Amino acid sequence: MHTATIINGKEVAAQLRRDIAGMVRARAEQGRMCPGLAVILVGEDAASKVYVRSKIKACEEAGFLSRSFRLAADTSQQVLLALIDELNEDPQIHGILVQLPLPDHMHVPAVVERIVPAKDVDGFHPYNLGRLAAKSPILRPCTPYGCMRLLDAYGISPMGKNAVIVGASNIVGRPAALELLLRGATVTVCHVKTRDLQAELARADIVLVAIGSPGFIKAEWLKPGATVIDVGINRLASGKLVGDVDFESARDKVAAITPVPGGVGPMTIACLLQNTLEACEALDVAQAS
Ligand SMILES: Nc1nc2c(c(=O)[nH]1)N[C@@H](CN(C=O)c1ccc(C(=O)N[C@@H](CCC(=O)O)C(=O)O)cc1)CN2
Ligand SMILES: [Mg+2]
Repeated sequence: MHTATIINGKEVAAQLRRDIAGMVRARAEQGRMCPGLAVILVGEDAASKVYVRSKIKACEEAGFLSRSFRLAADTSQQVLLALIDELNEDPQIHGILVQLPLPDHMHVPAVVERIVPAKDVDGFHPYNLGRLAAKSPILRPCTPYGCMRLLDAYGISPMGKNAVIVGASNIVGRPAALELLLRGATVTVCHVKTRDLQAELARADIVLVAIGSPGFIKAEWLKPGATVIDVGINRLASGKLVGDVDFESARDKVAAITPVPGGVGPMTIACLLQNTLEACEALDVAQAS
């Protein structure tokens, strides 16, 4: 029976984090600053708390300075913007991250756009998205960037391939389209208004799914030999975490697939560290000149 290569994001992320820690140690030996990340969490979203804790732990393990800010769910947007203004000016902080989702009374674009682009380690600021769209990325959204690094790690080139993205979110689908286009794929982005998703998937060599619907993508919709990147993280009533793709049936049909957990998720955090290190290096150079 054919069975797919399981793309081990945990392992690839761990190696990237070790490499980053090595670079931070080398910086320290040269008397250069360690990268500093500020993480802001507004409210009590349970999953967000887990992700923020993982990010802070990853910072500590890589030798970064991390500062964490917990704001109550009813904090005004003005207070959040004032905190961002302070961090924008703080020379020890090279990366500022506001964990999403934000409470409903906040306007996400206004918050994201308050972060100076040089410290926007989530890569969500229109300046950084624009740089990616214009083929000269600087800080890139962590999850799509992590997906590309997974493809690289497994020698899977998007060049000339049909890539179909399912889900057009600002965090994943849209920037993933730009990443795949940059790597030479022919890109289709599907979303809730797409008329015939199955027809699009039938010719997809690379499928990247980020919709937040457990097991939505069925094995019979996939092209034999495709590569499947599953960004979905869905917790079932049983407590089990599953992706947006029906993994158990898909693995018998495709060439390679990311598992959930242990696929894309760990890469998001490793790429956040990578971006923070790059932001630190760029700010260092800017200060020296
Ligand atoms: N400001 C941001 N907010 C959000 C982002 C983001 O990149 N920036 N992405 C997601 C959540 N996210 C990081 O914040 C994230 C999600 C999942 C994982 C992860 O490691 N998942 C593990 C499973 C973890 C578990 O047991 O729950 C896996 O897939 O193996 C890391 C980060 C939304 N918000
Ligand atoms: Mg995963």
